[in-house]
Amino acid sequence: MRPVPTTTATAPASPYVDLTREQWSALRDRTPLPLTADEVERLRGLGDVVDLDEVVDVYLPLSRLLNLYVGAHSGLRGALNTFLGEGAQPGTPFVIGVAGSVAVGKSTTARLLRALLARWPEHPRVELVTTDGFLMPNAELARRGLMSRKGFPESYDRRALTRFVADVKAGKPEVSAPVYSHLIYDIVPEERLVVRRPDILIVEGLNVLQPALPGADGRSRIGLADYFDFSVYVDARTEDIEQWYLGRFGKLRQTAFQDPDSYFRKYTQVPEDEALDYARLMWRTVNRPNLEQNVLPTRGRATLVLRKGPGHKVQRLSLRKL
Ligand SMILES: Nc1ncnc2c1ncn2[C@@H]1O[C@H](COP(=O)(O)OP(=O)(O)O)[C@@H](O)[C@H]1O
Ligand SMILES: CC(C)(COP(=O)(O)O)[C@@H](O)C(=O)NCCC(=O)O
Repeated sequence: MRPVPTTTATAPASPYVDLTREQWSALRDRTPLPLTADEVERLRGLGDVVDLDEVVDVYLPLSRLLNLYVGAHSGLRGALNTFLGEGAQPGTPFVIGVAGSVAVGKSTTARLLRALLARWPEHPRVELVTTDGFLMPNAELARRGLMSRKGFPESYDRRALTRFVADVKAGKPEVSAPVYSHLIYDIVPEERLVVRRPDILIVEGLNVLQPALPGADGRSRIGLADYFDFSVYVDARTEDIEQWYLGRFGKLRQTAFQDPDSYFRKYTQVPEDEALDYARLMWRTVNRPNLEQNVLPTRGRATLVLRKGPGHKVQRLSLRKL
């Protein structure tokens, strides 16, 4: 006789609905704002190499989904105001986090979303902030022995980043953020990015889905992700991301690194192999460990996971439904 199991080993229901690219792109028929020829040109003008099929199949349905979420968010806000007896109040910005590894394509996704979301008449004012502005300046990183930990959670001023997003969310008329330059590989002194009551704020960075550190008293604190109304994790195989990282390094070596002010100019003066060896070292010792230890563990917190295959083509999507 077979033993009777004492516990039922059923897995908990997944909080996500999983869709193939085909299933997802079929939803674009419900997107009432098709792209005009002018807009296609403008998207190309962003300077990102994104296939138009990718925009139509993946990002148009996403912009429609977000448009619906923004509408629902403002309805909820109205309900809260009614409950609190506060009457009609100005809306608060809808905040979207975009997370994922170095070189997975976060910036491209975030820039595309900004352009597509701004086309909707309900929310034309879309601002984009990248978390690198909240990295500590190189001098401070060096003082703390963190120069080879750029991008790890401890290399950021996390309190300032959370305060920035909290202030925008609270509807402050003007909030500013420091600015990072990839050219000088450091924070730009005296420069600030000013955000003035946008309809939507996109916050893009490696660690945006990290939970908050507990306070000194051991109690949990409100973290950055607590201010997100929606979040996207851009996902891909680690081996593919490494190739994109090396490919981008190679391309930058031919372009931006040539600038006399570039921190990486020295890699234009050595043979390509030697430059790529350096990029491989950076990947192996900084960006991959950060992906494995800090970034990937936050994937399950995202509202939407975009899973890319070779060539940056999104193949599968997981959308949180519970
Ligand atoms: N959808 C896409 N299609 C084609 N190439 C892309 C796409 N997204 C990103 N890339 C390329 O991949 C590299 C990394 O993208 P980027 O947006 O800079 O990544 P991240 O901001 O995550 O570091 C860049 O060379 C970029 O041009
Ligand atoms: C600036 C970054 C930490 C990304 O920051 P993010 O905008 O995601 O906060 C990253 O692009 C970087 O420069 N990493 C250091 C290692 C390297 O040079 O690849």
